[in-house]
Amino acid sequence: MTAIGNPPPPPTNGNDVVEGAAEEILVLYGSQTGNSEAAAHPEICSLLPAKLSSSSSTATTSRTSRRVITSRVMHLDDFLEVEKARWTRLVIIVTSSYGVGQAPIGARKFRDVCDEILNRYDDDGASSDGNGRANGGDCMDKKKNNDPRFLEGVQFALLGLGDSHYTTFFKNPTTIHKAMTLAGATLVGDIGKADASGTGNMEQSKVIDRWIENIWGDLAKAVTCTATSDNTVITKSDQLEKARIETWEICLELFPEWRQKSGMTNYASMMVALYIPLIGIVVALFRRTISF
Ligand SMILES: Cc1cc2nc3c(=O)[nH]c(=O)nc-3n(C[C@H](O)[C@H](O)[C@H](O)COP(=O)(O)O)c2cc1C
Repeated sequence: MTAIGNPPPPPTNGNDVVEGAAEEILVLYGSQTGNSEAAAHPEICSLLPAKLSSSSSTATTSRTSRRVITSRVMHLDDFLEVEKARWTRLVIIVTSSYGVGQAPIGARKFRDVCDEILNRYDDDGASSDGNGRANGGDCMDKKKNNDPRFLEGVQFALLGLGDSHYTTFFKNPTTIHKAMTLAGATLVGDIGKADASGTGNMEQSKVIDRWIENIWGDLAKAVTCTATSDNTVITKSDQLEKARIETWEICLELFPEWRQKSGMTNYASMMVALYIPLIGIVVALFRRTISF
């Protein structure tokens, strides 16, 4: 079984991006009725590689440097599952609110983590607890285990959807924003606020389209500001790994069943590590026997 603080190793994907190698940026979403999903994919995800990849030459060295960006879309909850997620230094989050300011499908666990961050570190007191989870108390003593700024090095852009007819208008994106920045992540660009009750120029689909149109400049800056001229990304694989591990620790406290899952994963990889060489030896012996 995996101990707290010892999550399974990340899927390999350079956070230390090597020159000329493609860098992946994740588009993460939660959506109840499909609006956020449609914005995340195909809209943002399909435009992203063309908008953020670049090629430029320097006159002095006549050297061409290329930045190759790829994109992948997934639920916010899948991002938390270490076996599935590759942590990238920049993520784009698209999510609505549902129920009474709660998270929609695919974002509920992520919201639980955000609520927990607010429970632990927000001086204004306990979080909104949009998903009905018990607040405060029991986790306070775990506060010291985590660096409160454990998401430093993570950058995120946020497009939120909601409906101003609800008293809990925009509560889920607001909570996500508050928790992530509190934990040290950096917001890129402005938060999109797409209101289903918006009219005229503020109609939800128009606000979404405008946000998408306007965010590329900020995303490009976020991508370039941590890259050197030869496209070696300065961020900080150890920073991202720390963010991943500390988030994983919170997940294990909130979702104890995940311990089992990671235990299974470790068990499975142990079996593979054991059996593959064994099979190799048997095959080699078999071949030798035949050749005699
Ligand atoms: C049952 C229900 C509950 C909702 N609750 C909220 C809410 O608490 N706060 C809010 O801002 N919007 C709320 N909305 C509005 C949705 O967030 C909005 O319709 C959004 O466009 C849905 O996006 P999605 O399809 O990606 O989930 C609610 C909508 C429904 C149908």
